[in-house]
Amino acid sequence: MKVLKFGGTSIQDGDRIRNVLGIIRRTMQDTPVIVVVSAIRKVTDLLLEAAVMASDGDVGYSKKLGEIETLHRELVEDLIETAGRKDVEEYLQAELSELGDVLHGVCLLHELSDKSSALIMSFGERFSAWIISSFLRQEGIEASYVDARNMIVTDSNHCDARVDMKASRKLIRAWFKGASGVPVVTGYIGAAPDGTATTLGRGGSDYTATIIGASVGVDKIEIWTDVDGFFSADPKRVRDAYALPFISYSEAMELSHSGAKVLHPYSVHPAMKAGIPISIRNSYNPDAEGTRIGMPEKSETVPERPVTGLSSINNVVLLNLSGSGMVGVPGIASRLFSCLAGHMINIIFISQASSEQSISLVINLAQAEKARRILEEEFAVEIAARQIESLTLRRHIAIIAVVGNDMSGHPGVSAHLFETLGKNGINVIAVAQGANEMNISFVVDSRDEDKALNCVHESFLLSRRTVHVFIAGTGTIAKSLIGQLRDHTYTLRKEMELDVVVSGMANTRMMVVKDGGIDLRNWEKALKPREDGKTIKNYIERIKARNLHNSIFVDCTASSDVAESYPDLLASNISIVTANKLGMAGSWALYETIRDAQHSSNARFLYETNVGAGLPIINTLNDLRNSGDKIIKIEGVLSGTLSYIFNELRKGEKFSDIVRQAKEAGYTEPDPREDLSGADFARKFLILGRELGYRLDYEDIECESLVPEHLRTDMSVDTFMEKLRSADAGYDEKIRKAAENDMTIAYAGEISEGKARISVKMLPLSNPVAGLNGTENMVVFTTDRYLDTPLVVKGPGAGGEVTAGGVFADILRIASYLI
Ligand SMILES: NC(=O)c1ccc[n+]([C@@H]2O[C@H](COP(=O)([O-])OP(=O)(O)OC[C@H]3O[C@@H](n4cnc5c(N)ncnc54)[C@H](O)[C@@H]3O)[C@@H](O)[C@H]2O)c1
Ligand SMILES: N[C@@H](CCO)C(=O)O
Ligand code: NA
Repeated sequence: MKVLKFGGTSIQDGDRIRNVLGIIRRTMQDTPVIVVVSAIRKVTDLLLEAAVMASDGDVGYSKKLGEIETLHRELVEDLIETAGRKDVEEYLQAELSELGDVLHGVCLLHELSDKSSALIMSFGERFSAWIISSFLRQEGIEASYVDARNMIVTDSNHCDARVDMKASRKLIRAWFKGASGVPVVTGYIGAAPDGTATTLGRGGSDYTATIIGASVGVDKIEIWTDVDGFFSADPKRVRDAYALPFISYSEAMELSHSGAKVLHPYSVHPAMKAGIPISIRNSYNPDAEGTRIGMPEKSETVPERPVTGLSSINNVVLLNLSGSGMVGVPGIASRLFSCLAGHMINIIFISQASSEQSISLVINLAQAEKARRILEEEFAVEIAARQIESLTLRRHIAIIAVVGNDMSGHPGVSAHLFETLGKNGINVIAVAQGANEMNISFVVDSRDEDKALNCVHESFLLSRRTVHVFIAGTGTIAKSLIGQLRDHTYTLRKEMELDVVVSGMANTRMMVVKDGGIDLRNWEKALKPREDGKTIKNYIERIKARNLHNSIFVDCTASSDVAESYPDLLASNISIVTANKLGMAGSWALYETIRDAQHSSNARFLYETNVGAGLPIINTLNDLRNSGDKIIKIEGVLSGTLSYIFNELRKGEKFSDIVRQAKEAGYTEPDPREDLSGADFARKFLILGRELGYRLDYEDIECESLVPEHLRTDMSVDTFMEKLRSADAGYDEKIRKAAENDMTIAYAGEISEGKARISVKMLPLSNPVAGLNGTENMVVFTTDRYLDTPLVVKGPGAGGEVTAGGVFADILRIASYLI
């Protein structure tokens, strides 16, 4: 035998009820069924609204009553054939008029007791069970209407009644003993010892189903709803949450208590005690397996994940009672809890550290002010004597519960959990874990609720790990990066189980921010003109407001404004990858601010492409230093553009043509004068020098400019490029003269003892620098360990693809730190 419980959405109209008929018929082919129904969708809300209006003396309640009537009449017209309709309508009429009388009474008295409220609410299930049982009979099923008030005995807490299982079991067994056919039972309601109607709390029909199932001893209880089952997390908050095929009774209890609304929290207990499995099924998708709740079967392979699912509760407040006078004083906790219990205030979460200086509780928001008032009265003496220093309420919080049977005895779960939260900059306000070790609950600011759920969901392998990338700049480097990300999506997923989602892009004119990720095949179309002042600030504000987990800001601009915003980003725990040198080579003040922000943030900051583009120069330098080597000297060529220029000059090309080619190929800075003046090279030396620990400013780097004297006035890039021809003859001459002596010219520099110099050098053709090609950079590290034969890093040092590759590698480095 099975109990089938249908929720309000599964019976919301005639078609849905016909669908339910199909489910019942199919089940009956194998086994007898007991049906439990909720009220039709919306009816419970309408009843509540009508009751509240009536109690305010607002006669408008009759309009609500009218709506309730229409809803049910339409259902009867749709489902019940003319011949049988009269009976059903008469019943409905009688019930509606009783309901009208009760509401009228409430309206006259301006008073809504819990007793009348429960009575009013009971009509919803009474209507639906009557209509559905009539419909089933019409369709040839021997169905009967069963009013649960005759079998579920509760206490007299009318609106959230406790069930007397023993008494109920007796009545249920007696009733079902002689019964045949399909009973259609009203969910949600019961009766107090004096016979008055009570309700089992919101969603209580699930509870009805398991109470009846357990009392009768059925084989299975099926809860039919409008979702595919118990999800690993709320799918509205966690995109990749999925329906769990199986969870244990205790996991179901932990999850439903901490906010998962699939199942009424109390309903697991009767089924668990009786050892009856519960299935959560979707009446809109009956082919889906749903979630089975029970004891694991032998054949079932339990996944090797310690965490099964997550849930969260908001609309709650954190109440904190603290004071040094509480230490070692027995009875404070007892009075605190008794006082709240005496006023029917339910405690959702408790935490007290062993110092006993404070006790933290979470209660429902609706009861917060009342709790404060009664506790201030209760502890008035202690407060006056300063033994209790404060009683505070903190709003806008959420409790997150991390649940799993296999967490117990599995070291490292909480370490991993809190590490994940920490790296994402999520502040944990309070923590509670019971000794059964299957639920770790913690309190966060409600702003971090979704972020916490998502990063924890991913970090416990419940879904693929994601990093959210926000790109600034859409020029050469950004374009190559987007192409590389697009081409490697599949490999990253397959080999690293990682999704790099580009969630935002902005340049000076356009912007887009999109949670689910921008389609990288069509990103140009996704960009929308900016009407927001076009500053990077607005883009960053939007990124901060999104508060997505694992966020990385990728700077592909050459803008100092963007570089100046790094401290703000880091303070918001957003990691940064930058190709832009204006941060690390900015003023000493900016450099220090960035470093400080980096140290106090849990986010990461990487800038490998600042020096030598994709070549591993900064990482090499740091590896040498961190492993205890002493760097004596760094020499070499660190401008891709200037390397390219001299390499091409040697081949006999014209200076201005070469500069133009370098610009078109994406080697130069947005303004090529940055390269020709040596500024870009100098910045790289400045960065290396600072990396070595020297307190250097830009002015400390001696550097020779290749911008001809007469072109150093203010002019546009285009004009400059045009006028550059005038320098061609001079360079032809220099190269020719050098060649006569088996020499060549190149632009190179060195750093040693905190001094950095860059200049045009006359070098023998045998010098390795003279042998460079294209945009090749070369860095020569002379160190204690690499003294006789220095360590050389050499390769292309400019261009979209190599630079983007370096940026990409930094993104992946941060991803593997974050997750
Ligand atoms: N080209 C290379 O080989 C190379 C190598 C290493 C590092 N870099 C660095 O990469 C950065 C980008 O170089 P690029 O060649 O792609 O330049 P680019 O001129 O092609 O692109 C720069 C982009 O930044 C945008 N931008 C500028 N200021 C902005 C602001 N305030 N807010 C938002 N967007 C802004 C522009 O609109 C443009 O889309 C530079 O800092 C450069 O030094 C380049
Ligand atoms: N414009 C730079 C790009 C690499 O930082 C260069 O030519 O070296
Ligand atoms: Na590099």
